[in-house]
Amino acid sequence: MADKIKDAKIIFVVGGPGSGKGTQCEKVVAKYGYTHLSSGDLLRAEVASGSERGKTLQAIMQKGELVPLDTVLDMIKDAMIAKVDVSKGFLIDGYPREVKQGEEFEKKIGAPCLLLYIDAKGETMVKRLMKRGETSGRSDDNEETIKKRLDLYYKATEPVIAFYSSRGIVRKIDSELPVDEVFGHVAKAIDGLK
Ligand SMILES: Nc1nc2c(ncn2[C@@H]2O[C@H](COP(=O)(O)OP(=O)(O)OP(=O)(O)O)[C@@H](O)[C@H]2O)c(=O)[nH]1
Ligand SMILES: O=c1ccn([C@@H]2O[C@H](COP(=O)(O)OP(=O)(O)O)[C@@H](O)[C@H]2O)c(=O)[nH]1
Ligand SMILES: [Mg+2]
Repeated sequence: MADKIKDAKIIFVVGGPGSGKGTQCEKVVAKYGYTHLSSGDLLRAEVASGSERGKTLQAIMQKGELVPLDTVLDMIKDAMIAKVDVSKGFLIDGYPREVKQGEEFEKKIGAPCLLLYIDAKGETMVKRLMKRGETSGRSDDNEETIKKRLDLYYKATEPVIAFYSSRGIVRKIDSELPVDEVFGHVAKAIDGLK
């Protein structure tokens, strides 16, 4: 089983909060049939279950901080194992958040063949999240937590992009454009995989 995951096609989708990672991943699923695993969604599902662990997670996410690395990695790995037989590839959305997470992922699971870097301006991301917050019900879509998530993104997550750039697998996608145009660039990057 471990070998099977190692041979799976793995795409990391990295970008700031509200950059449009989830939006683009949905479109990739529709066109390519990949399995979409959003680390944030997995964590929110645990919170929604009402478990003790979920309560601890909720407190961390509410503050816009990062939950312990092993927690997220175990959740992603379990979700990948559950799908590996039927999946053409995996979109790992919102992960890695820091270089260390990427290194641990590679040790325990495997190496990505592509990193989609979904890039939008800070002010754009804040605007989108404030708008999303009107209906999302996400307790972290509020002004104070958005600011913390953005700060942490610049500090901890942007170095991830530099780390994988040196391997030549990063494709930067301008997500200031309309959704379908952004997707055109995403599709080009995926079509470029052999
Ligand atoms: N104008 C415009 N809006 C977008 C685009 N992509 C996403 N949005 C909007 O921005 C908001 C955030 O998009 P998501 O796809 O949820 O962003 P995300 O990167 O997954 O955000 P997190 O889950 O917070 O990490 C949504 O309400 C989208 O409707 C885009 O390319 N153009
Ligand atoms: O690998 C991860 C992914 C998410 N989170 C937590 O989950 C929240 C929401 O993550 P998501 O990717 O859904 O949204 P984003 O912060 O990118 O807007 C983050 O602020 C973190 O608290 C985390 O700690 N580790
Ligand atoms: Mg998302």
